[in-house]
Amino acid sequence: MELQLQHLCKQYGSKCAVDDISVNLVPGVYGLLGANGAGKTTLMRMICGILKPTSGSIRLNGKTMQELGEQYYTHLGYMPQDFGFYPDFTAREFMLYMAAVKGLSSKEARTKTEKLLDMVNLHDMADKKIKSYSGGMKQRLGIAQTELNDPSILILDEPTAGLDPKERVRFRNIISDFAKEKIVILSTHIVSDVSYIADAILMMKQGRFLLQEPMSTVTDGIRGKVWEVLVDDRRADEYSRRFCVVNLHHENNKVRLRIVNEAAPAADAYTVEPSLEDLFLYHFGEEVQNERGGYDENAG
Ligand SMILES: Nc1ncnc2c1ncn2[C@@H]1O[C@H](COP(=O)(O)OP(=O)(O)OP(=O)(O)O)[C@@H](O)[C@H]1O
Repeated sequence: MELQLQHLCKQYGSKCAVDDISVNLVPGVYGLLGANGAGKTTLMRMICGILKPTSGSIRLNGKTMQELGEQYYTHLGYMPQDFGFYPDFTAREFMLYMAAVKGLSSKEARTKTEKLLDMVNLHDMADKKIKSYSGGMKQRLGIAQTELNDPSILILDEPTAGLDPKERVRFRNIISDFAKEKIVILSTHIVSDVSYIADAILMMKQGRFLLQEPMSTVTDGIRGKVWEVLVDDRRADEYSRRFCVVNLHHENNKVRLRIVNEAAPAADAYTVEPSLEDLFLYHFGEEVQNERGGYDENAG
């Protein structure tokens, strides 16, 4: 199976939200990373056929979405950012309803509903109204409904946003279970969510792919640019203003800083093995730091 995006663009008035994206996707989990407004949701909505591209094409196994028509949608499972649950439905009613929307027979709907509620560990709560569910339970129900039609392409837009760490781990495991032999695209701001389960990383900035890399080699480009240095409080403050500090750890009276920078931030700094989070901050540090109060980009 192959999903090909070819020169995909989406223009909102004068704003180019997705700008000439091309990629061939084969089964595997793709982590779609980017800062706010990078174009992730727009890209996913085009793949799901909710938004029409301004130009470019989407092909599944060589055939365009238009050629495949309704058949294209039978391959898709989609969990949008703000899933519209019906608060007065129970989980079981909701699953049966979604199964009917997706055109399953009532026998198939019942069998699948029970199996999937079991898989996402909601079986005991299946007759409780959704309005009584926690955020994590709703997200588990959201991913369960994507599986009703056995999709071969699974699109998950920020599925772990707002979940506590325990629920995030649980949710990640569910995604791994569901991901077998599928093309899974998972967008998130939470780098650790994809570092555990993604086979490849697609990093987006201002509508374009900065990087498309297998997980095994994704950080190679910043090798030699991630540093640690042990400093006193005064230098720690100064370095936090001047550099992109990824981590800060107090050790006795000193502070160990982890810094992403082209050159050594100090003579006594030493390089360390880069992580996906370092890579994310290497590309988006400026935006993240601006949200936090900023570092002086020109000072380093
Ligand atoms: N309907 C629209 N009309 C005009 N501009 C839009 C519309 N939808 C999105 N945009 C703009 O397009 C750009 C990409 O938005 P998009 O929601 O795809 O980004 P994103 O990476 O998913 O961001 P987030 O992580 O915040 O959801 C942003 O600048 C956004 O303001």
